[in-house]
Amino acid sequence: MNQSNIQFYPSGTLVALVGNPNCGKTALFNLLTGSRQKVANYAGVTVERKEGAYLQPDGKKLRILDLPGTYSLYPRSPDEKVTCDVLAGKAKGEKRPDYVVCVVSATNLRRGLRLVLSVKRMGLPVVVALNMTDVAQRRGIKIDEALLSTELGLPVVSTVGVKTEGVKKLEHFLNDLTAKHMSENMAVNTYNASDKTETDGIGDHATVRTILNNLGLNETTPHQLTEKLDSLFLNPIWGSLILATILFMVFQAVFSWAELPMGLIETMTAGLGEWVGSLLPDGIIRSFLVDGLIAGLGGVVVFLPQIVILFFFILLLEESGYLPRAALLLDRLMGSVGLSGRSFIPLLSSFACAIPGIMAARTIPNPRDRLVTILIAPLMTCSARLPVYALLIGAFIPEKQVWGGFEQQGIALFVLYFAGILGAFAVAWVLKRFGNHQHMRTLMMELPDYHWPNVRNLLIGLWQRVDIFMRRVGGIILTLTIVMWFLASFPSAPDGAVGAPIEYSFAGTLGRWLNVLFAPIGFNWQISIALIPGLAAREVLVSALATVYALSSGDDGGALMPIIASQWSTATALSLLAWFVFAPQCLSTIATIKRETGGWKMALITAGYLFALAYLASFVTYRVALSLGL
Ligand SMILES: Nc1nc2c(ncn2[C@@H]2O[C@H](COP(=O)(O)OP(=O)(O)OP(=O)(O)O)[C@@H](O)[C@H]2O)c(=O)[nH]1
Ligand SMILES: [Mg+2]
Repeated sequence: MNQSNIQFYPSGTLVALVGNPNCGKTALFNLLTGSRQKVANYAGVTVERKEGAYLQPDGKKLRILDLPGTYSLYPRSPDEKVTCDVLAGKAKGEKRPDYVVCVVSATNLRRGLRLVLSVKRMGLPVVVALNMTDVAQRRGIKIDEALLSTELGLPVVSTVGVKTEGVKKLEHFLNDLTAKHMSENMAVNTYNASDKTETDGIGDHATVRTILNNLGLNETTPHQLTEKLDSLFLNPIWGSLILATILFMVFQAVFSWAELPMGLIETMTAGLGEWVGSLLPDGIIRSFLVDGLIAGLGGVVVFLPQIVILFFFILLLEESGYLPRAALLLDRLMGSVGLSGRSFIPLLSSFACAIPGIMAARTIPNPRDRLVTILIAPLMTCSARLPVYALLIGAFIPEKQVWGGFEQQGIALFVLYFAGILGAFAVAWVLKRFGNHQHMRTLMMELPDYHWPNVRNLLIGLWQRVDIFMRRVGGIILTLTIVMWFLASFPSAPDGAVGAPIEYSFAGTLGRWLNVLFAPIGFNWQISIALIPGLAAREVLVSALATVYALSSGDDGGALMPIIASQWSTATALSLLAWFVFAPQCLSTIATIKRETGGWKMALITAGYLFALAYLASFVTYRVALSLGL
């Protein structure tokens, strides 16, 4: 029997934003819909479709889709395919757009117009949003909108994606999307993918040249500042030195700038613990609030300033347009281990969190490169590791300036980040040996013009990181802290017990069992038990340790750092650091790998090899540290 597929779509007029990478689609999308999607100055930021709503003055809603950027309608990577599928009406669960806003950068009309012509040929009603007109104006590029509109046979509106009033004209246009517009254009809406031919592209080339000629724009005007800066930043020697210096300074700042706000949060947490403790009589509720919630959550929140500082720098680098340059500089190095510069941005995104990093691997056209990038992305030091690293560094690496003013703790953090990168490169190198992949690919990557970071975008980006972090604190970390407190408090100690009550609890018993596995790498039972909830999210290790030690010591809201500094050996701390460089202590990452690779196989392989590496690294670190008498 023949079964036809019935698909249900959300109702309402659907408007899709389409354009080359980095032309400002998401910036416009955010302005139109009030969303806060990620905007950054490099190609391939958006990798999946995102929906928002635009409210017309009469109260009707338009569904707006933000899509990954694409250079043509012949997709070369999974992210471009998303856009092409939506335009062709082949996307799962989504109808074909009713309207397309084709976003074109006024600073690169030549490339943008080719895509406009292809989209127009699909028979979809198109309006051209001529974006970045502010930049074009500053560079003396004048575009006659009316003439461009006549030449293309399409409406053209100018926009500025970084100013609130920059979408006024586009809004007017969207407010005016009357039945007239729709019916007129829908008549030719009979696109079939097989209609496309490569020869259209060649014809478009000539058409675009004619249009540019008619507009008086046949000369390209390179951005002089960009050219000057690139001669420095892309220089193999100076460029590499600058890159290393930038990265090094970032880690220095993460420690030195964060000291004051961290101290404040610590004092506040301790004060809150004492205050709540003094209000309540000794007992279960007091223990839950003080040793469970305040100690556990406070232990994690204290690292917020460091996360904010790290992201401040990452966002600066993203917004300025420097990132693809770093990718280009490192292309050769990455090539030597079988990766291409294309993997750089997905890997760099993994410094925030492996999940967006793994998703950003969709921009990599070669399936093998994409898979290797996904497999090693969890080795990049995500921000969830920062609380663990900072706790252990703070407790075991003395604050001291070495080598003419460098802060020793900053260097330690740099080394840990570097260890992750080195691990990732080593794994990529081993995978290269396995594969039959020997040919070199040249890196084709768009280098955007440099621009000053937009303060609003920067603040939005920072706020989002704070929001994500606090949601984790209030969500998964809170839940697991409560579970941990429960496990560490019950059953209570029997009468006449000699040790601390926690030793008789579920956590104590379980910790001792697990310790059989972890003792060879120097972990005590407290660490062993904290690693279990820490599997869900890395920061939970810190809150879990804070709860376990708060319950053991009987102090009200005492800081965790001095406790572990006095109770653990340096060898144990170093071993735990090595564990966290490798261990996949994050269920969401494993789930994302499953989704992005289409099955459990790669997810389980990743988890397996990372745990094995973690155990090995910790074992070696612990033994070497012991032999050095640490
Ligand atoms: N000066 C100026 N900058 C803009 C304008 N529109 C966007 N930008 C900047 O251009 C960069 C790219 O913007 P995005 O919105 O991320 O571009 P996109 O088209 O969504 O890029 P992909 O998702 O990678 O395809 C960001 O740094 C924006 O701040 C504009 O009209 N003027
Ligand atoms: Mg985008």
